[in-house]
Amino acid sequence: MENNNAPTHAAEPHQKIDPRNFDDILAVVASIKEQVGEETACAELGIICGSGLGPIGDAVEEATILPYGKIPGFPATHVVGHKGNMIFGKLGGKKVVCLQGRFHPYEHNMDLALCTLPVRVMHQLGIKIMIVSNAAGGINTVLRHGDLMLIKDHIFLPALAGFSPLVGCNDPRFGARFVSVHDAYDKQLRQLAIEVGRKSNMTLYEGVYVMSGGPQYESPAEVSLFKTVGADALGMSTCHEVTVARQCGIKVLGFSLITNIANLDCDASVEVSHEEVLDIAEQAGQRASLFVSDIIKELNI
Ligand SMILES: O=P(O)(O)O[C@H]1O[C@H](CO)[C@@H](O)[C@H]1O
Ligand SMILES: Nc1nc2[nH]cnc2c(=O)[nH]1
Repeated sequence: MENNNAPTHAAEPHQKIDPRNFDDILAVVASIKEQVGEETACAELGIICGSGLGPIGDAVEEATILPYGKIPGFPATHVVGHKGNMIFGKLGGKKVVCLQGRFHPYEHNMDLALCTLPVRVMHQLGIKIMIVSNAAGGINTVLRHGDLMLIKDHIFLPALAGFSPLVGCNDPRFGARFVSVHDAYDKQLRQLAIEVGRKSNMTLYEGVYVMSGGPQYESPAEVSLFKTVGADALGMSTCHEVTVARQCGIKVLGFSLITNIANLDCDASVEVSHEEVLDIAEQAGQRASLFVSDIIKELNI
């Protein structure tokens, strides 16, 4: 009987990879294993670092670093604050694979399947839980610069307009055709994060993250719209990764680092800049990284 889980060849670094093709994903995984070794490549937990949140990746112990340029099918990361490394090692005593740099749909012509290729690859490397982080603008007025918000739900705006990574033919080996995104941000993991936050006296908010397509920041009227529909923080990432993770059964914990306050007043001249985002992320990055390590220590995988 044919074994669909055993590709006969590993992909070459510059080989064309179709992110919608399951066998191509297995070839990418085979290439990674060939480069870092089978034992190193196996991980129980995946982490995606948001803008300026690379320190989470720097904290990985016994690290083996594979630059994205050596991974077949991985495009380059163009956004400042996203280094472009896949890091294998240990964090909080668990075997992790950490993506220091993510793919934003606005960088890749809204090719969401391409932008979620790393999630499918991490699934094949064995991860059961994924921690996603992002830099976000605060909409809820309780949020301040540098606050951490646990994501309890999301509004995946591009997907509501047809830009979902799951659009197109679905190979059942990826998971269900129609994916449930109820409880997408795992309730038990959120509870654990809240307990860890409490022990370390960290103020942790819980709220709804909205993903816009970007790359432009939002107008005050758009911020008002998002506020009206119940969003607490906004950004241009994460929801596509979480959707694909849920399709393949990975549990998700997500948090937003509030790097700026979204402006609702069209008469106020408040400019958001990526420099501000990176600046605040840098200031809070070490704290976020410690928090993630503390959560990981407590995980029961
Ligand atoms: O979501 P991350 O990757 O943290 O990046 C956020 O920061 C960038 C804008 O400053 C956008 O890419 C937005 O999504
Ligand atoms: N869309 C969006 N993304 C961000 N990333 C960090 N801050 C923001 C913001 O205000 N809006």
